[in-house]
Amino acid sequence: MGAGSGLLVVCGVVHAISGGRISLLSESPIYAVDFTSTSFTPSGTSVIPKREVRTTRAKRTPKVFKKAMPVKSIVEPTMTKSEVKLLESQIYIFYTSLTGSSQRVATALKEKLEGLEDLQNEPKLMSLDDDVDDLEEYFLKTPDNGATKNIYLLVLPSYETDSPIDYFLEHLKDTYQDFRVDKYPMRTLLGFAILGLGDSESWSGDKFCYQAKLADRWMGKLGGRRLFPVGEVCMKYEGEPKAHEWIQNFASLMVDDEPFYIDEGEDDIDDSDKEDSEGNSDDADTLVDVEDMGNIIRKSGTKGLSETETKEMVAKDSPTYKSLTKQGYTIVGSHSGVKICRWTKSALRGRGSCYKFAFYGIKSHLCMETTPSLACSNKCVFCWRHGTNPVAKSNWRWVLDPPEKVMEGALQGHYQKIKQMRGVPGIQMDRFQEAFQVKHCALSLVGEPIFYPHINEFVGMLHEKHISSFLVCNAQHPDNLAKLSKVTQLYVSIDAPTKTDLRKVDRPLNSDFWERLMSCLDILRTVQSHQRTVFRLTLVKGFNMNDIESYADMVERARPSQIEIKGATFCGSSTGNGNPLTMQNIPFYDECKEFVINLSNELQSRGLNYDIAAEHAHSCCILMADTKFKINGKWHTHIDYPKFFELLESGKDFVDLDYVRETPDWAVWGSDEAGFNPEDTKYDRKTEKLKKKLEREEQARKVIEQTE
Ligand SMILES: Cc1cc2nc3c(=O)[nH]c(=O)nc-3n(C[C@H](O)[C@H](O)[C@H](O)COP(=O)(O)O)c2cc1C
Ligand code: SF4
Repeated sequence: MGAGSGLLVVCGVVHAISGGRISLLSESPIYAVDFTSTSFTPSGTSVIPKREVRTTRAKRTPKVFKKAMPVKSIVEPTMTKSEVKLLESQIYIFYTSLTGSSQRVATALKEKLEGLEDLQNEPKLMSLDDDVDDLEEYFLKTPDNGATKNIYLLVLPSYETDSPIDYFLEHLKDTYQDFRVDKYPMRTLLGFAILGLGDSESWSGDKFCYQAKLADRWMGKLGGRRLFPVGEVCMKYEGEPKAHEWIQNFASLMVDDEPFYIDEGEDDIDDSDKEDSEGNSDDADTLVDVEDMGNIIRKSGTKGLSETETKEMVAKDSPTYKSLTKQGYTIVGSHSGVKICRWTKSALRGRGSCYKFAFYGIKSHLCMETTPSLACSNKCVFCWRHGTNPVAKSNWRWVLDPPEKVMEGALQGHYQKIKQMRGVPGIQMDRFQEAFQVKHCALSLVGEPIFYPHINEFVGMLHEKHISSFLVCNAQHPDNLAKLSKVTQLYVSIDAPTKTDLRKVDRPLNSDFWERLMSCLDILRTVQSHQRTVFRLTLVKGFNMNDIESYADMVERARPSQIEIKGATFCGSSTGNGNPLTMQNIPFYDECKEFVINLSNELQSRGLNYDIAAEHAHSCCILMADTKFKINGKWHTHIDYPKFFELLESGKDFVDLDYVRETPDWAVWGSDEAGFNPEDTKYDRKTEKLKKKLEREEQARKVIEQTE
């Protein structure tokens, strides 16, 4: 590689201590890190200093900076030579892709490198969305391959709209700013390089490939040694040949072991974490808090990248929007969604409601399924959208819609979909008319409703309209859970019995996911014990159907009012949507029954009063309940909705048992109907088809007879 392509000289902001406060001067790097010291050199490389540069760490200084100081570096670049041959490394090629081009280019990169004669280890191709369960495993720690050093190559598209890349960039930034962890974890790599894909016509200037450029900078700030300049390829005009050019050049570098220059200091993309300060200013007007430094530097026009712009969670032109609307979702505002479920359609045709009718008395044609937050903090294996859905650990980082807008949009979207059903054969007129008065709201769908900062106001608005609220949360946001106001029924998803299994099933973004789940269990038992609480278990064969005892431990800890156990449903396999499940992972009803019987026995053997209350075989769903719901020998798992609103409006405290109704016989566990309401007609597709065929044949016979 020629010196030209390896020389990356970037301006560094510099500071010095003067009169007890810090001011920006051109003497030393602002990151008080010596980029020439061997302690900051990727292990396995040696540095050849070009000239003497300051080697001591800056003293802790006042937390204020002089505004409008020059942003320029006097620090010379440094030569570095790898003692380990690049070809002896383990290469990881990471990519993230919404429409497939980054995946194709990353695959081509892998193939090219595999073809290098002396390459010792096969490169590993990894999707950041599907193969990297925990970013910390690779971007806080790095894989330990013994004496073999790692090289990271990243193929990254840019998306102005919300996408998983935001989350990745946020992770790099958080790592850099987290004082509890190593600030330079990427120094353990032999090096890194980034290839950006974008569209320079629609996103010109600073916007073009902006996320690849940001990733390149963060990797550098995290101590990474840049092996090659960031690639910026316009897929619209230059397309894959241009990407292959970068790949070809990079491959040439791999075989060439010339020393090359590295930066003395990465340039500043966010300086909010600069050295803390002590002491006071005597000139408050000209001083600025360290928190504002990032903005000042951005305003000073060095970058103009939109890293900190607040985005819409699901913008109209985003692939997620297209994907969701294609699946029948109506996107409300920019972060909420509504969809009419198949049971609502079924109930409109008199063909039976979902299991919630059997267990709690909810008629499906009166139910609206919605979520005020399509984003989530998990990437569950049984969720079809984890490749493209917006994700965030715990903070709301998008444009926020007011609850009135979400409510109006959700109802409008729901009624519009109901209206569209009017031409469907078999719609029952009375149910069709009733359906325009929603009585129940299932806050589940996809995403995490509790994430929405105005969730309490939203639930309050539902109750004002006498719409019941069933809220499902993923047990990852204990703070939000503790603050949640009264809902009709509060669900917590329990997707696995142990920490290891939960990591496999939910693929959570928060590394303290288990502690979060445990806190949520404690909250159910304490702050939220006044609610009617439900554990929801989704059984996935091969993932979470063992270890009954650990499930029982959780029940013992949280003491939910009820436990709903449902077999997972199959919603596509890995090629289309990044979902690793196959039909083999979907349990049969008998397997679910066996699981429930075992759990019930385990709880009873511990003296915990739970028993199996109801079932809905059609949905592969079974309900266990605290035996306090068995009043005078009869299960009372149904809800008295008018009573719920009456109690709510009285302003008095009340608990789960205060608004119950008897469960109908046909829904009780072991009944002949197994949860199917005898008033509904069972629809048997085969019989119906046969009936229609016979009718057609009869008509044809009559016509023939008449014409003869
Ligand atoms: C909604 C949307 C937003 C985009 N935003 C940007 C952008 O800000 N900058 C850019 O250079 N390219 C942008 N692009 C172009 C993509 O980065 C480009 O098409 C890329 O090849 C997509 O990679 P993928 O197929 O791996 O997802 C955008 C494309 C779409 C559909
Ligand atoms: S909690 Fe729900 S929306 Fe989120 S990933 Fe899991 S299944 Fe999908």
